Amino acid sequence: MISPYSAATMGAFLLFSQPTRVKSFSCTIQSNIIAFPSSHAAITRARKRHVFAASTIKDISHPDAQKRRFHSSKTKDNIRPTARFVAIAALSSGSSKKENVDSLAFAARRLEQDERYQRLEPRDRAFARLLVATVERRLGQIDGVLKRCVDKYPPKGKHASLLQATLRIGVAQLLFLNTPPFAANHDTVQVLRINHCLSKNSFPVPEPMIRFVNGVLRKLSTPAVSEEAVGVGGNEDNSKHTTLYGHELLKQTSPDDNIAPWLLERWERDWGESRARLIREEMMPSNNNPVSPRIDVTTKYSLTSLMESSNPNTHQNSRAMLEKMQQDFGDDCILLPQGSLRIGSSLTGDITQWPGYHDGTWWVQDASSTLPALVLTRALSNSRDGEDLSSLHVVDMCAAPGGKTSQLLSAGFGRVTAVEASERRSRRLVENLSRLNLSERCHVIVGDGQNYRPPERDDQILHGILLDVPCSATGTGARRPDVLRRSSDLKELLQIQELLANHCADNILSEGGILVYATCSILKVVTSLTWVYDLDAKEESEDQVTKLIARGKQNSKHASMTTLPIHPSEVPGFESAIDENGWLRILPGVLEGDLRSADGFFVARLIKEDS
Ligand SMILES: C[S@@+](CC[C@H](N)C(=O)[O-])C[C@H]1O[C@@H](n2cnc3c(N)ncnc32)[C@H](O)[C@@H]1O
Repeated sequence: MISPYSAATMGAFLLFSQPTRVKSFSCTIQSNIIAFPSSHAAITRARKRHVFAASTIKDISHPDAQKRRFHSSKTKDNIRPTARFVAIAALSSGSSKKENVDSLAFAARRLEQDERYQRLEPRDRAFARLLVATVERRLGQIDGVLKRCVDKYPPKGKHASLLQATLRIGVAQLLFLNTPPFAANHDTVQVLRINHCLSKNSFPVPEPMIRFVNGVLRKLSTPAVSEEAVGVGGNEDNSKHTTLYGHELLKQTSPDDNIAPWLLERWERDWGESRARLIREEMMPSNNNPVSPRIDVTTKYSLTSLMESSNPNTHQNSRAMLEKMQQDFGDDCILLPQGSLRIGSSLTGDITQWPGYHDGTWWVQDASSTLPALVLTRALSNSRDGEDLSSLHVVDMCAAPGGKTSQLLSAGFGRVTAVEASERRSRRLVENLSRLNLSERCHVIVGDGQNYRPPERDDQILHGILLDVPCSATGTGARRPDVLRRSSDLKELLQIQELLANHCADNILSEGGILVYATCSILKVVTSLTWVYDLDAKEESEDQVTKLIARGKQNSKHASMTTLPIHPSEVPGFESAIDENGWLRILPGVLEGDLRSADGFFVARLIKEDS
């Protein structure tokens, strides 16, 4: 049954959208395609028509009636931002005509920084986050549906980014979040009416444009006639109309549409068809699977609980503390084999309200991301026969936001120098260390790692370097869908990676010291990994390490680096990810059990030989 409300609104919509009435404009259904209002004249014509349409539908509870009530009953001062408003603001404020897609990468950050978002109730904040995350994750499919429904999508002109964000948020609700169509349409379109009251320097959105967005969302939420719904002889059974027209369009898209084609090709080429499929499924779940809620945290006890300590009490205490935290986080919190805690679905919302946040006992860090600090600590601990690490100095190169620095400090290193190029990110690093009460033994240096040298007066040995280079981050796509849309040009990153690796090996690390090179990339070069001396680094991980080792063999002026293979007992749960070189190569979706969803990562551990 179609409700009286939808019958009335559909009636008004169809009335408004008769193709014969206005040709150049818009909001017309032309073989299921809705056109965007373009010229000023068209808008003026449509305004006139709007008066006609609005008066015709006056008595039938059309949202316009509600809009008029809204305008008469509310003054500018008592209009409050809604979850949908802040989500649309976050998605539209960064978009430029050229960089519509890339700008979405920062939408979640813009949302968190928006004080109108901060003022929302926790439930509304959670909904706003879900809306932004769904658009970010399903962008390719959402735009695919809109392109099939709207002529000349994306919209152009002064309000283009606002209209586009509104359409995307509407489609996300209708097709991925199962929001009832009334709320998805009406409450989303309402944002266009209040936008100028809540946003600085913005003008009212012309009514025809609002009606255009309304028309598109209404069209997508029209019940579709599915095959089963049409009985023998073509008789329709209305009670079986469960899918929307938008769902029919969604079926013409694929979860792969949210991933850049070059990446899909590369995964298949680098890892073969079956592993590429597992990666894709992990990165981009099926249509009816909302945004993955997986969050792993590392605690101050995670790493020490795995270390063979000479003091059995320390070991037991760490283990006991971990188990206590597991209880605090709820029954569905899992202790992962390498010591991370995976938060269950019972703990949601603002993480600053979770148990232990303000005590500084834990930080968010993916399980895979804990491994570089773990294998560095293991190697240095083993070389000292398990004695404590308080006399050792290590450098965390490329340190912010500080997950690995915090691990190294928790492990008990006497001195940790954290080097970070970005001022903004290093402020976050300092804040994080301070919340975790770990600042004391840490020296934070803001600057390019290529210029860092331990102070000359410092005659101490530098025992280890953790080099977590900036990279394509393609292994983190399950949590950061923006990386799945990035460009294939990695030239600059490759250069920085190589320069930093060479500088660490040649100029900073002491002989006998350990260098751990890590990336969260899942790109690899296909050529064989034999020692080819004139190899150019074409990729971020295996290839860079191969080259670093090769240059030392080729020229005695360069540091001579050798692999210190990672042993299965050092990385519980990740044993099968150790490759033939003794390096860790983690691919999302490929490991068994709970670690199946761990981020993609690469970790190689090298030792600097005496010259
Ligand atoms: C992969 S992130 C590091 C994540 C960090 N290790 C952690 O676990 O929290 C790479 C970092 O390197 C920084 N970076 C980029 N180029 C750099 C350079 N030349 N020197 C030092 N840091 C750099 C980036 O700003 C970014 O914060």
